[in-house]
Amino acid sequence: MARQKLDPETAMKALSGLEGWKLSDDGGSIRRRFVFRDFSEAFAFMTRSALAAEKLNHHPDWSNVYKTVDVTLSTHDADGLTELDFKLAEAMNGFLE
Ligand SMILES: C[C@H](O)[C@H](O)[C@H]1CNC2=NC(N)=NC(=O)C2=N1
Repeated sequence: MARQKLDPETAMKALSGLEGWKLSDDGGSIRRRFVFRDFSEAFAFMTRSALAAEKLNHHPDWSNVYKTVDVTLSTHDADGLTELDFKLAEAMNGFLE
């Protein structure tokens, strides 16, 4: 099931195919910093990501300062990483044109 916690080995395998994302120190989430040309591009990325998040019913923890967007993904319901985190991370990577 998509919302089932992944074992560490499976999570590491999924992570290795995912450009730019790192495992958090406690292994319970993945994160990536996205830096754009300006605020407008950063916010366009956030808008696309928000729509993808709604479709997946899976939502990022994120912050934005000017042209930088810091994203952390984890599945709160599972208290760790699930397939959904990797799906959303893939979708976000895909918005980098
Ligand atoms: C009720 C609703 O489906 C859940 O609360 C969803 C919504 N979005 C979510 N997003 C994330 N990142 N983790 C969750 O556990 C989660 N749960």
